Amino acid sequence: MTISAPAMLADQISLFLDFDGTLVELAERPDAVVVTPSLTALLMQLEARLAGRVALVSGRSVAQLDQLIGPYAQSLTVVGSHGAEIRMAGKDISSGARPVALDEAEAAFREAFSGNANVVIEVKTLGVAAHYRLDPSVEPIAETLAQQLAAESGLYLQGGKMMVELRTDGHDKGSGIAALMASPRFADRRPVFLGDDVTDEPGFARCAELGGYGVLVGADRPTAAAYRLADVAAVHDWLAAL
Ligand SMILES: O=P(O)(O)OC[C@H]1O[C@H](O[C@H]2O[C@H](CO)[C@@H](O)[C@H](O)[C@H]2O)[C@H](O)[C@@H](O)[C@@H]1O
Repeated sequence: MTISAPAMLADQISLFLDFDGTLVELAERPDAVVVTPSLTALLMQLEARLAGRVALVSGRSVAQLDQLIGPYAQSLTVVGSHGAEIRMAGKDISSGARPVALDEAEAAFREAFSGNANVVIEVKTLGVAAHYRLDPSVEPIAETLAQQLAAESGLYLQGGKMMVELRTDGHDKGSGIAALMASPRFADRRPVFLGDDVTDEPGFARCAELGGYGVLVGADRPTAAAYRLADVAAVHDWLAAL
């Protein structure tokens, strides 16, 4: 794999951007990430440069991204909840109601980790996650419990970085990107998706199928991405060069 993404003419691409670990540095807790004014300014410039063909594609819910990014987020195109939610031009599309099984999974996580303040339970619109970045020793317990809950409930077990998540099934970042590429705003360009996590792989694969490519952010690993950028700073530099 080539380290570094090719210099692309902005006119030729539709741009899809993962959030955590791609646009913002990872933090110890989900609510501790920082969206700097310079990142907001960069996103605004990109939207103008690409005539609106820019979207965030995140495992977070649209509501979480709104809270972290602030008022500017309302004008952004956002794919949230691993492809289950889409907001474009202020219009929200969500693929279904929150199943009761997510509340039961939340209760099971809380019971299992009630004595451990270093495990963060993150409740999302269409998912629930247990984060163990502050206490990696609980990873085997969290994995086993999540597998059990997924088997019992039919919820999808989503892997991630120092976390396990139960979420609704039937969608992923690839389906979210494909839905946007079918819209007049994004169609007829090469889709390019920048992401760092295993949750981004379906997005990389779908971009390749649609004539574009993925850009893996971080250390090399088996991936469907064709290119790689070293870290968040390299992503910002590449985006600024567009
Ligand atoms: O698809 P993304 O936008 O990359 O979101 C993936 C998950 O990101 C968040 O968790 C990760 O970032 C946290 C903050 O830096 C970090 O503490 C955690 O260890 C990471 O897994 C978010 O909290 C999840 O909901 C997203 O699914």
